[in-house]
Amino acid sequence: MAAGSSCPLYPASSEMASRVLSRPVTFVTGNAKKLEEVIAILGNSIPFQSLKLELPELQGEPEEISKEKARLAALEINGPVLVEDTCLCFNALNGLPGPYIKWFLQKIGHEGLNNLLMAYEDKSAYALCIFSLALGPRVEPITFVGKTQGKIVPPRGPPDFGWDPIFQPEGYSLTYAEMPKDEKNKISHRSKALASVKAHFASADYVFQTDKPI
Ligand SMILES: O=P(O)(O)OP(=O)(O)OP(=O)(O)OC[C@H]1O[C@@H](n2cnc3c(O)ncnc32)[C@H](O)[C@@H]1O
Ligand SMILES: [Mg+2]
Repeated sequence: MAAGSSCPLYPASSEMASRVLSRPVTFVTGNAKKLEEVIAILGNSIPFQSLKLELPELQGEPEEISKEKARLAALEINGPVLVEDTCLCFNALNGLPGPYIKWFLQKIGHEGLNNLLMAYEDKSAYALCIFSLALGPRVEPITFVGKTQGKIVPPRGPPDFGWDPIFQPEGYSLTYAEMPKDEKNKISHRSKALASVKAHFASADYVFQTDKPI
């Protein structure tokens, strides 16, 4: 197959069990903080590179939003991609803001998000991370989900990353923002989803042609 053409290359025969990918998986995100965490959690368990790109996002159910991001990214890259979409879901609001948390956070901030729950006793929430892996532009993405239960609290800790200051995971007295990074990365929605991504790569036996950068 010519350089730059689409992947994956499927096994040529039954003896050849590995699936050869035209290059390492590209993790596509416009969010530098997500990338930092993905790098810290994955280490060198999976050969991957990253690309900073803001992808348009569908409205709808979280899994479909994530899959559609992967389809668009795979078209853009013309190769194997990994993307993720993160939701913050309030139980009192039947899961909203969910995938729309980015816009809620931008418009009303941490205080506004707390105020949304003012009328409710139930402050419980969960953080949801859905990774989608598309092996190429014409391959249906596979999803990997991670969920961490917690509650919404008035902001505490450095406001470095999104809604970290207002999310206190279950069983902890610190918010995500107050925790040391490696502590968050042990229990986070993102690390749980990435554990499934790693398990998939461990069992899928992919072979990467590492000599073709984006
Ligand atoms: O390019 P992509 O990967 O889509 O990056 P994004 O910043 O647009 O991210 P999402 O569409 O997934 O929107 C999720 C929102 O939640 C924020 N966020 C994501 N993961 C988070 C985490 O672990 N802790 C706090 N905030 C987080 C993020 O900054 C966004 O405002
Ligand atoms: Mg986004």
